[in-house]
Formats: sequence, C-alpha cells, structure tokens
Amino acid sequence: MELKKWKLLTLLLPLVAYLLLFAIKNFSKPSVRSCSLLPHDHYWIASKRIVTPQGIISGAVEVNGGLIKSLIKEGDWQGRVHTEQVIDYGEAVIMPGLVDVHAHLDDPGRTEWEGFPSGTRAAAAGGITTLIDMPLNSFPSTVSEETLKLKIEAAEGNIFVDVGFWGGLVPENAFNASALEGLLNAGVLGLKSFMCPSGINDFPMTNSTHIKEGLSVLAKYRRPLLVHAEIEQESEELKNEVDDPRSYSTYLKTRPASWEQAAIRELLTVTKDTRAGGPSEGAHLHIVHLSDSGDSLDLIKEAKRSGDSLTVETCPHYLAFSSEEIPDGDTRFKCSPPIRGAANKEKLWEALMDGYIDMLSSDHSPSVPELKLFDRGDFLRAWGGISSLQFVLPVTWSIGRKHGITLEQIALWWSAKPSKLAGQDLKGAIAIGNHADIVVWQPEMEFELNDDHPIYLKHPSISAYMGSKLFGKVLGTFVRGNLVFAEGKHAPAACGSPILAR
Ligand SMILES: NC(=O)NC(NC(N)=O)C(=O)[O-]
Ligand SMILES: [Zn+2]
Ligand SMILES: [Zn+2]
Repeated sequence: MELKKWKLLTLLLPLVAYLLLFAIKNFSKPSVRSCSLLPHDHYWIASKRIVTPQGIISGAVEVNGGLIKSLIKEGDWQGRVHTEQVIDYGEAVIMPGLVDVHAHLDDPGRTEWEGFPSGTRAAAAGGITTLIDMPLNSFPSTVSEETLKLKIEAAEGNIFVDVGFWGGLVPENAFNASALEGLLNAGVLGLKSFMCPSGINDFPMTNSTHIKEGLSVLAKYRRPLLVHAEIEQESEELKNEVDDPRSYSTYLKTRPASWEQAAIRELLTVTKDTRAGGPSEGAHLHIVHLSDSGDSLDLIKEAKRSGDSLTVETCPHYLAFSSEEIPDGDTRFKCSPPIRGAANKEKLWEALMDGYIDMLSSDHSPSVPELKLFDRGDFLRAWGGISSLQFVLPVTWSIGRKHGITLEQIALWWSAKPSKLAGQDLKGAIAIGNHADIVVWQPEMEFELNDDHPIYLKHPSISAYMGSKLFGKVLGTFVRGNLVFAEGKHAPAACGSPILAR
C-alpha cells in the first residue's frame, strides 16, 4: 500500500512541476494593465486635429487590440462610439508616433552612457513610438548574428517603445556574403557603415568597395544601407597660438564641408548600381545626418534625378543651432559632421521644405558626462554626439513654425518617410489597419527645459537643449494601443516589441 502511494507521487511530481513552471511563466508576463496606463484595449481617441495622410480631420480614432480599427469623422459618431471609452483630447494634435531611424542606445555594454530602459522612456516621453538602434556604441557592436542576439536579449522586457536594429557593415563582414546574410536573416532592418573613423574600436570604417559589396547583398533583401558620409581630407593646419581648442571654430576647421562632399561624391559612384536595371537594383542607400547644404546637397539632387535609390536625413540640431552661436568650451554641441554656419542652416531648411532632404532623425548619441570634458571645454578631445531623444518633436516644431512648417510635414519627416526606410509598412501613419502608434501633443503649449522638467535621458546635463524654451508638449504616447506615457507618467511595464525583419 505504502509503495503504491510513493509510486503515484513520483508519477505526479513531473506534472506538478510542469504546472508550477507554467504558472510562473504566465504570471510573470506583464498583463495588459501594466503595459498600458489605460484599463482597456478597445477605445476611441478624439480630437479636432487628427493628422492623417488625407489631411487633418476632426473626429476619433478607434483602437482595438493594438491596431487602428477605424477613423470616424465628427458628426458620424452617433451610435458608433461607446462614450465611456472615448478619450477626448479636445484641440490637441493626434499624430502618428515618431519613428527615429538613428539613435545610439549603447545597450548592451555601455549602459552607463544610455541604455534601453532610460532611452526608450525618454523616447516615449517625447512622442517617439519606434526607434531603430545603431549598431555601434554598444559593446559589442552589432556586426554578426551572434551580436544581434545580444541586442535582442538586452532589449526584451526593457523597452517602452518598439525598437528595431541596424547591423554594421564593417571590413570584417563586407566581403563575406554568408556572414552578412546571417545577420540579415537574423532580422536587422538594414546595414550601417562609416566612411571615416567612428570613434569606436570595434566598428572600423569602410570604403566604397566594401559599400558596393554590401549593396549587392542588400539588393536581394530590399533593405537599405545607411552611411555616415565623411571622408578625412587634408585640412587646414591648426596653429597653437590662434586655434584654441575651447573655441568651436577650431573644431569646425578640422571637419570642413569638403569631408562630406568627398564622401558623397564617392558614394554616388556606387549608388548608380541601385538604378532600375542596375546590378544592385532593390538596394537603397541612405545618407545619415547631412550637415553640409552646399555641394553635398547638389550632388544628392543630381543622383536622385538620375534614378539612384537614395534618401537623406538631417537632424534637428543642424536646423536649430549655428556655429556662430556656440559658446567657447560648450562641448554639448560637438558632433560629427559638425554644426555649421547660419547661412548653411537656412539652406538646410530650404532643402527640407523643398523635399530634397527626405526625413529627420535624432542621431541621439550620448556618453557619460566625463567624456564631454566640461572642465577643459576641449572641442578637439571631447566625445562627439548630441543628446536629444526626448526633445526632437518640440525642437522641430519650435524652430519649424518660424519657417512655416505644417503638422503634415512633421508627420512626413518624422513618421511616414522613416517608416518606409525601415520597411515598417504598418507604422508611420494614422490609417486603418496600422499599429496604433500615436502621439498626442499640444503645439501651442510652451515649456522650459529646466531642472523641474521631467527628463528621462540618463544624462540630461550633456544635452545642448537644456535651458531652451520650447513649444509643443507631449500629452500622451500610444505604442500598439498601449498608452505608454501620459501626463509625466510611464506605464508600469516595458512592453515595447523588438522589431525583426523577416
Ligand atoms: N560613434 C558615434 O556615435 N558617432 C556619432 N557621433 C556623432 N554624430 O557625433 C555618429 O552618428 O557619427
Ligand atoms: Zn554618424
Ligand atoms: Zn549616429
């Protein structure tokens, strides 16, 4: 009898263990409630200003199960909407969430610089619903299938918005098609390379031969190559007695516009492969963070006219600041390519307004404050990179409104065009069937970026925007229907999804 009991117990033991494991696994998953500040996942958000690809409408967006189910124009409401599930934002703007295709979150490996939790909290607070992480500044760099796995592991459960990944095109993998295919098959949305030293040891620079090879592999996948387009040129010799390293003009001399022009000229010798009928048809080249609005821009225009598959981004800091205003020793403004003069900035605005510059990105590239060398203010030795992730929407709007930009243009530069670059068909527009990735913001509301303002970046002190007065306050951010940020508060759990290409 005793023996039978024991036998039964040993038989039951695995079943009990299995049930226990199942319970732990499921109860530890964040519930809908902790992913969102809303108690339900079927609701309507209403406003007088909803930015859609067909124009601005007054009405409501129906969200159900993370998707946009319908768009209802004001007046067509009766009987179609459960009023208890309507969030009425009044005059605030409802727009597609921003898609930032250029951010360095430095995770894993340099999380003292930024990290997925802090970076994506800042993104959510700034109305960014998707960001694509750069393959460098984390350690190791994302240059192989294995290192992409480390990225995904670091991101899972730690991201408040959706995050995709660019892989690195470096000399080590450029001539190894199967290594590149491994990385692409593992889900990177495209590749990124540098034509000058990146400042990161395990991310060496490529030349146009590497880039040509990369494009031929990318063609099959129809995914883009993003390039940091600067090539080192002989530049003016600095003289100790006149060229003070604390003066911004000294730094500017070391990275003239001719570096961008040389790189772009060289790039265009390979982008012609992307034309219809060319050997790399299907591939696409995207120039990141254009600063020079001189010859670089003319070259880009010409290549586009010739049918090269080419796009270009610039960043809010090139549109907001000019070299003449940068105070001595204020290395918060150091980035590469550098911020140039006021006349250059005005021409960048013109090119953006005319559609020659396709989109905007943050190039959020922080470091620990010590690397900015604030005590010495040495522009030549400080870490280059602007910290801006949380502020890009109000900065674009605050400066842009003086240039007469529209809400639709913001949605085009910050959502539609970047989604297309990253191959995200279900993002970037308020349209039926799309992910409910939405920012609600108040363009007329002014605020000051001071110490009282809740900032979620790991190191607010290194941001050149601190101290600015800006227009355009983010009231709420929805990612796949989850209200992840509202009124200065984040959802309890980080439920953003890693985005992998298939
Ligand atoms: N290693 C970097 O983050 N570099 C970045 N730095 C900048 N932009 O100053 C970049 O995108 O080139
Ligand atoms: Zn760069
Ligand atoms: Zn960058």
